[in-house]
Amino acid sequence: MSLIVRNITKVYKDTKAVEDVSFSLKEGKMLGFLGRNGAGKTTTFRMILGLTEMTRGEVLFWGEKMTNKFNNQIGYLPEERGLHPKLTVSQELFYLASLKGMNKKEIKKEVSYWMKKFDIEENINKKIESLSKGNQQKIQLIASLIHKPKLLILDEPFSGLDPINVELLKRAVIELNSKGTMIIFSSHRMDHVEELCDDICLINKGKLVLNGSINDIKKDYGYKKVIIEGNIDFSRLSNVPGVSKMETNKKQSIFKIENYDAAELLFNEVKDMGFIQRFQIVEPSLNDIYIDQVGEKNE
Ligand SMILES: Nc1ncnc2c1ncn2[C@@H]1O[C@H](COP(=O)(O)OP(=O)(O)OP(=O)(O)O)[C@@H](O)[C@H]1O
Repeated sequence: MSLIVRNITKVYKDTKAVEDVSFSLKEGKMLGFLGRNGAGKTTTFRMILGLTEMTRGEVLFWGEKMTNKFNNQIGYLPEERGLHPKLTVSQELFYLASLKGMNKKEIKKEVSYWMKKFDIEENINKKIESLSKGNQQKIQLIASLIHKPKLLILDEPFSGLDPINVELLKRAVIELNSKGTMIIFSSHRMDHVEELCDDICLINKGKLVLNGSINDIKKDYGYKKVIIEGNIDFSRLSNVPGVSKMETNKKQSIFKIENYDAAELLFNEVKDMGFIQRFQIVEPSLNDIYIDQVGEKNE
């Protein structure tokens, strides 16, 4: 494993912000780090990066204890954006990239590559404060990845962006990942996580509640869903043993089933009810699992 996080814990005076969180990540993998507001995501990131001192635990980077000697191999897009408003884009990026050990020639090449890729070339000599929020976010993302880090941590990278820009940034993240960069990113958008990530960590009140590959988690989760479509009132189906109602909208009824026996019982009931357009067994979505694990009932 290229990144190993073992039992990291942060206790503030009267708050256990993060407790015994462990996970690992291989080169070229992308990990979604999920949890509600205040769950401990940012604190975990900051401990991995050495910006917040751990109460206990350890972080190994390619087998070595993580220290600031790996600074140039790590990129971080913090949730709190922090660019210098009075600098121009060019000045800001040259400054931040030089802190990551890059020389002027490399910086020039990479700045021009990423400014073009993010469709903001015309802003190169503008002051940061004059850019829109979305464009400032693009600049900060460039600053976090310009040195081709081996590990990139992105805290809510797509928040506040319009759908076109989300796609643009997603493509950049995918490109970097395919070239070997390990990426950890937090997002409240489960569809983004499902689309981009191999693995997830889900934390709740500082504790890890799920960790593993998204495919395995979904496959092995305690229930499946059945989607039924047809012009019939299906509400009585929730009386079938092993079946409970999840949601009904104009188009479809969705039921939770405990196992395939329940699906068979359900199907036998449905086929006598009239014409249906759809009867499909699907795995729970990441959003279903998230709500199940950290929703209200866990308060
Ligand atoms: N410097 C600090 N002093 C005391 N408590 C802190 C400090 N930093 C964070 N906390 C507490 O630790 C917990 C975890 O906070 P953290 O910022 O890591 O959550 P988060 O998952 O990143 O939340 P969000 O999604 O809202 O950004 C919270 O209860 C927070 O109030």
